[in-house]
Amino acid sequence: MAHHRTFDLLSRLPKVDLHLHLDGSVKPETLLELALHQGIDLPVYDREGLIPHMRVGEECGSLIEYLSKFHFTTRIMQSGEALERIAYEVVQQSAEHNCKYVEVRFAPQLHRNNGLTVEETIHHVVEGMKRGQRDFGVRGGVIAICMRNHSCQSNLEVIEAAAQFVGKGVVAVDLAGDEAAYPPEFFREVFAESTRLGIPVTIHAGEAAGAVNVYEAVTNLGAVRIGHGVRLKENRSILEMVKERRIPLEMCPISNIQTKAVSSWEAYPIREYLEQGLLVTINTDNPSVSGTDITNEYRVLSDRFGFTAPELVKLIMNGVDAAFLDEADKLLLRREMENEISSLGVSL
Ligand SMILES: O=c1[nH]cnc2c1ncn2[C@@H]1O[C@H](CO)[C@@H](O)[C@H]1O
Ligand SMILES: [Zn+2]
Repeated sequence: MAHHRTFDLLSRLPKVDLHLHLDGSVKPETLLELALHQGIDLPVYDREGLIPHMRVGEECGSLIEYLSKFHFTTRIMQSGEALERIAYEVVQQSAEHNCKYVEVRFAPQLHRNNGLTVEETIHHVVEGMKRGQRDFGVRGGVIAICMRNHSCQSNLEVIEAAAQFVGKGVVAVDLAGDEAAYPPEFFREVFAESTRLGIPVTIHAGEAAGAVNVYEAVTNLGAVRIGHGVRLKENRSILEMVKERRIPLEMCPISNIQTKAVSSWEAYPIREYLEQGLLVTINTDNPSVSGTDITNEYRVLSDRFGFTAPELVKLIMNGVDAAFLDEADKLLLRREMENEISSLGVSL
């Protein structure tokens, strides 16, 4: 019955999720309703039948294959109403797993097929999250994503628009997409602009390519956090640099296995990263693509790596430390979480 107790504890522990893509977090029933409402054709018209179209399976062989799943959801995410609803439901789902804080990221340029401006897409996602915060008590922030397969011009538009929402819902900018084909150095000009404007930067790096991309992201793109960083272990001196600079890693275990960022769970470097003093955080990446949720991420880690309750709490509180929140808000969040953790009988 030990497993039962762990299960219960994991769902009840307060958590945060810092790396979650809006277009990878769509409930199948919502996709169905929005498609019907918008007159968009689907291959099937029942919730269960949609799941295989939205989710990767065991057989997923690469990040490229993983990324092929996103067209299916972005098709129905071309209106303000759809963006707002999905953002709201992400906050609701976070609340169901006792997440106290969630950072939701999306790429504005992927939601403009029906004429929305970059600013309008951001406005609607921010509104959905605000409404979610009011109804479910989960605080949050939005991260605007630049896409690796988009031009610098198009990505600069995202940075400029994001800047207008800093302090009003947007907390950072990111770079996502096919890392192997588009290395970070292609985007120096784009992130020089975010640095100039004072917007915090996180970059997907060391996922589908080597540790050198983490180096480039930190030293030349101004990244203060790294998405995944799984392949950091391939280079000792870059790993040391990330440790010294206290750059948090937004790790997403289930997704990292599916995209083949590592070959197997045995090769997943989370325990060694923790022991080496890296600021590892645990996140979902794409609940509806990966078939996961934040409780499941912690459950799989405890099962695979035998993490103890204090180790799980350490991973959770690393997430609080890494949050794009100002110090006062971070302190409030930390206190709230510590109180709740203590009341569950887990020592800090
Ligand atoms: O793990 C990932 N690595 C790189 N790119 C990703 C990952 N997950 C999602 N996206 C990309 O980010 C876009 C905006 O949310 C998605 O459409 C997908 O193309
Ligand atoms: Zn991601």
